[in-house]
Amino acid sequence: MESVASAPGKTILFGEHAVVYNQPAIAAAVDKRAIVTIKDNPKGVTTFRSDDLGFEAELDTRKKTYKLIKGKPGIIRYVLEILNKWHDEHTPIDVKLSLNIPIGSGLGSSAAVTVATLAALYNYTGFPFNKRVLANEAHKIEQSVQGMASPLDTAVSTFGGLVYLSREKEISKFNTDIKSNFVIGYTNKKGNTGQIVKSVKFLKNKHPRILDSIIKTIGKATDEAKDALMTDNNSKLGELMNINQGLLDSLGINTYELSRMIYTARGNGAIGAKITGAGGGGSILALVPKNAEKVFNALKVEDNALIAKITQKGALAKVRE
Ligand SMILES: Nc1ncnc2c1ncn2[C@@H]1O[C@H](COP(=O)(O)OP(=O)(O)OP(=O)(O)O)[C@@H](O)[C@H]1O
Ligand SMILES: C[C@@](O)(CCO)CC(=O)[O-]
Ligand SMILES: [Mg+2]
Repeated sequence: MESVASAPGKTILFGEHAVVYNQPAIAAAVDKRAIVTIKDNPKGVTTFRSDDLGFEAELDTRKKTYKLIKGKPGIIRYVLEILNKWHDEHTPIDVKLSLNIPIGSGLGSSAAVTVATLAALYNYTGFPFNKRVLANEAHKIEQSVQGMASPLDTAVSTFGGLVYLSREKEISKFNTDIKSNFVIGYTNKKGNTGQIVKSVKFLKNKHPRILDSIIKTIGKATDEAKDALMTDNNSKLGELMNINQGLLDSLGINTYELSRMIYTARGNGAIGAKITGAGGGGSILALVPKNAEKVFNALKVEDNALIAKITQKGALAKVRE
């Protein structure tokens, strides 16, 4: 039997980092996906392989250890955590990952891999689930691997579309008719989300009163941004993105490369540009009312870029007998 599932990456429009401290956030699923295929392994070993990442390993799911055959470890921790918790170690399987989301660039590759792997495994084992169960469980897996994680990345990857996460951690989808394009710029210098989230916590412990108010202000900008999106108010949305960027910078997660991309985007017609995701490397998001190609091409001179389309397609799974 073969089970295939896929899930999209995401871009955070507003509220990254603040969301870890119960502030709201807005994120959108983008049309880049993780696709996971699970099938029986007749040779009696469980394997994880990704040709896109040049990765291959044999797994001992019970002991949560693996033997690396080729590639860089990292993302395998999410797969191991899932198999260790949800898979019967006596049924050897092959897990294959195909990924067209840039990894470690703030585009939610870890959440997409987690959601797609869980959905593929649930279908493979016949476990009954719905999207709420999938999003909750994927969040728990990210938390146990990373130490700290908000439910945002896994929720967007599961449900798709444009998502608002409230202070009470309720997820709701909403629509916008905003005509601008979103352009993402990303560096080759990758950040590690878990480590960056911890660095913000460290700074917050050192300067609690200052950081608490910055985090609350990010929450206010997020609420206003939701109104701007729902009323298709381009210029307000751009201004709020720039304000959010200033606040993110003060959390210590900005880098030279991210700043360079932000000013390149603004200098070529973006009306708003900010870090998206954890920062410390990774990516920026720019709001471009017209001529998105100009910003895209300017970013590509020194970094990587893509024009992001918001996708309504969240996690998809099917099982072939
Ligand atoms: N070439 C690679 N092969 C396998 N794993 C990798 C590779 N490059 C990075 N990783 C791992 O992939 C994971 C990426 O997760 P991380 O949450 O840091 O980034 P992301 O999900 O892409 O972005 P974000 O969470 O900020 O949206 C990390 O565990 C990292 O160690
Ligand atoms: C930095 C952060 O807010 C977003 C990472 O994409 C962490 C999280 O929400 O898990
Ligand atoms: Mg991640």
